Amino acid sequence: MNVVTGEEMHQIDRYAIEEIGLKEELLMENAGLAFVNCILPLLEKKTDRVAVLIGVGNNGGDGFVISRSLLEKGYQVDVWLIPPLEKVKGTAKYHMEVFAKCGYQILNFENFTYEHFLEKLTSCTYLIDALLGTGIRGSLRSPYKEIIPAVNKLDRTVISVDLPSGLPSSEVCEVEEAIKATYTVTLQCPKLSAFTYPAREYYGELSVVDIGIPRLAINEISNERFLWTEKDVKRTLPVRKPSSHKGSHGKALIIAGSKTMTGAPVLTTKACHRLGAGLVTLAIPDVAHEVVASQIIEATFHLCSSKNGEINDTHLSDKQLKDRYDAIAVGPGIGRNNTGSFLKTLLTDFQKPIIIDADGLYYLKRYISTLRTRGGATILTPHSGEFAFLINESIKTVEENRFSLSKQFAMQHGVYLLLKGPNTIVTTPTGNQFINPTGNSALAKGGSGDVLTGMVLALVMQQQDLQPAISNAAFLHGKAADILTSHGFSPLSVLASDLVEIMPQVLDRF
Ligand SMILES: NC(=O)C1=CN([C@@H]2O[C@H](COP(=O)(O)OP(=O)(O)OC[C@H]3O[C@@H](n4cnc5c(N)ncnc54)[C@H](O)[C@@H]3O)[C@@H](O)[C@H]2O)[C@H](O)CC1
Ligand SMILES: [K+]
Repeated sequence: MNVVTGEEMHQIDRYAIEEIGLKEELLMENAGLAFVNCILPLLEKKTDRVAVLIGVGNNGGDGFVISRSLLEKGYQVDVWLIPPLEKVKGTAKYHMEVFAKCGYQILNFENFTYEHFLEKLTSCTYLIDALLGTGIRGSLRSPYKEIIPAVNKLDRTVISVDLPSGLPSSEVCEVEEAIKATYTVTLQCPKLSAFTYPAREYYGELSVVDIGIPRLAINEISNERFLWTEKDVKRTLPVRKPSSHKGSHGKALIIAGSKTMTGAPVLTTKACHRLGAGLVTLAIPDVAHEVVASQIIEATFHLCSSKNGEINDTHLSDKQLKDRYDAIAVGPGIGRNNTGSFLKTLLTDFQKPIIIDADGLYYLKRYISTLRTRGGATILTPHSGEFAFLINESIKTVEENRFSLSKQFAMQHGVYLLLKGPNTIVTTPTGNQFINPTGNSALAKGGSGDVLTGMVLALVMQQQDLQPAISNAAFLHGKAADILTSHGFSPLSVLASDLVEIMPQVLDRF
């Protein structure tokens, strides 16, 4: 599913209308009817009053179709036109006239006192927000500037059309004022602001409805940002052949752990096994072996001599070691006290996929120039803090520009970048971005990243195409958290090891 900015959506609209020949009146009709179909299950009783708040543009035009459809179905609807009648133009005007010709009444905001308007809204159970859509520019102006905070104060169920009014549709850093929706029904393509914070919080529960814009129009304009959905996972997750053997599912090497970080290698290794890796070898410093090995029975071990309680830098430059594996994950719990020069050797000598996480990313900064010319694929899995360190920016800057910065970095260094966070983004070396919809605050805990690294490693070895492998790992990881929190686990108490334990049930759904 394509994710677009408002500007892209307008171009898509234009393509559908001018190149394909669909009428805007029809798209607006489709939009309004699809919206109503989507919200009908939410409206409990026909006696509950609904107010539709209609703005000056085409978002308001959708509001007229919605109002007509609800009235035809027998709902009690107050239809509020906020701008003066004569300001409504084009297709919105057409649908306003159709509405009026059906014999329905328009309440014009101009003709009421502000207090009377608010009083009438207070008598409604549901408010439908068709004030502003993708056409908003700059800060809110009157009367929207006053109406929007007042609507928020009413504390009603608010359902926004396309996006909460006042919210930009692109990558947003700050929100001045916008409708705080309970639900948002987005038309045709999710808008980018639905995956950035704090904008996401204004959307409430998000649904997407088809309004009949042809795929060609969407692909012609915007084919670089996608939501990775359950359907995509089902379509791309590897299926095990009955004739397969352990060698068919990849031989993994995990380089992880140190004397003081013995949990990370356990989590990464177990997660890798749970996602179907054929064989896993864990390279750890000898000082951590006893503790780690007592918790893992499925893996083999490669013991590295240690220095400062961590893997001895020089120990992993053995070429034979690297030739033996299909993919390597390096980083969870390795510490930062040595030079990390083994990473440089791996990057130059190993010609297959390498996943770099956690402290591996810390060392990577020293060797970042080697990425562009690497023989095999490189997959980096930073959270905002690690990414900020890699690109010499503040965490705030990263969090405000997640899409643009990760795209820039992935293309510049020719890597797959999995930027963790709410709505993890997977960016390919060519700059395509895939947004993960699963996961919740239960994942904001030490160890959950170590689990994800093991999952990425396992899937990367089992799928030719790396992007689906990486996105599937992120999806299943988030899904594990979602399943736990919807089955009695508080987000506070989910452990990283719970994610590993629940994985058989997660996979059972696919
Ligand atoms: N393909 C589709 O998705 C379709 C979407 N539709 C709906 O159309 C809107 C976009 O319509 P548009 O007319 O371009 O924009 P708005 O409705 O958001 O109104 C813009 C209008 O508002 C005024 N304005 C702009 N900025 C501000 C501001 N900061 N403060 C106050 N007022 C502002 C100005 O007058 C602008 O002209 C989309 O979201 C969908 O809901 C169609 O139904 C067709 C298919
Ligand atoms: K809206």
